[in-house]
Amino acid sequence: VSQSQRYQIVPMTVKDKTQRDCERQHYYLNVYTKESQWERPDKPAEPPAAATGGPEQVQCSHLLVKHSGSRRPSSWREENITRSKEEAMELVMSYREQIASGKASFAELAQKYSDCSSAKRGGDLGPFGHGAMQKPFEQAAFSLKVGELSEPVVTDSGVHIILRTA
Ligand SMILES: O=C(CCc1ccccc1)N[C@H](Cc1nc2ccccc2[nH]1)C(=O)O
Repeated sequence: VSQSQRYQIVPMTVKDKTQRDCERQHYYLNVYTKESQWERPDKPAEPPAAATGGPEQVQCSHLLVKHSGSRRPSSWREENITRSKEEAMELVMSYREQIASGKASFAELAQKYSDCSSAKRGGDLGPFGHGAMQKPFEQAAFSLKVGELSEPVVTDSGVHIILRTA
């Protein structure tokens, strides 16, 4: 297990009781935890979880259906949005089914039905990092694998489905 496996091999001399050098030994130092051990490690040292907290940025498209309780119950599609939150959820689930079954593409339905200005770009929001979007949206987006379609996600804006594209 060498440096490349994130252990430092530290040579040291073992002295006998008369302080004479009697043998050379080395121990293994985990470069992350700074723990040392005599035994040759059987697997590479892992970086701490914080360093592997997933990607810094993701890119997603979304389809948003607003309702009367949305933060801004208006959009390019509809001046004054009066549908109920339940109706919005029903619509989003039917769109999700059409996409998941291949009856329609995400971009096509987002372009037609999304109540967000990103509808013009098939729902594409571009790349974004942590802190850019409302928490429920961010949590869902960062939990998706590339190519994966979310379950309905509720934010103050309305009900979304999210497709992670990068
Ligand atoms: O906030 C925006 C613009 C979002 C956007 C970001 C980047 C590129 C294009 C659009 N539109 C809101 C609707 C809305 N609420 C959202 C919450 C999370 C993600 C996207 C959202 N879209 C609205 O129109 O009320």
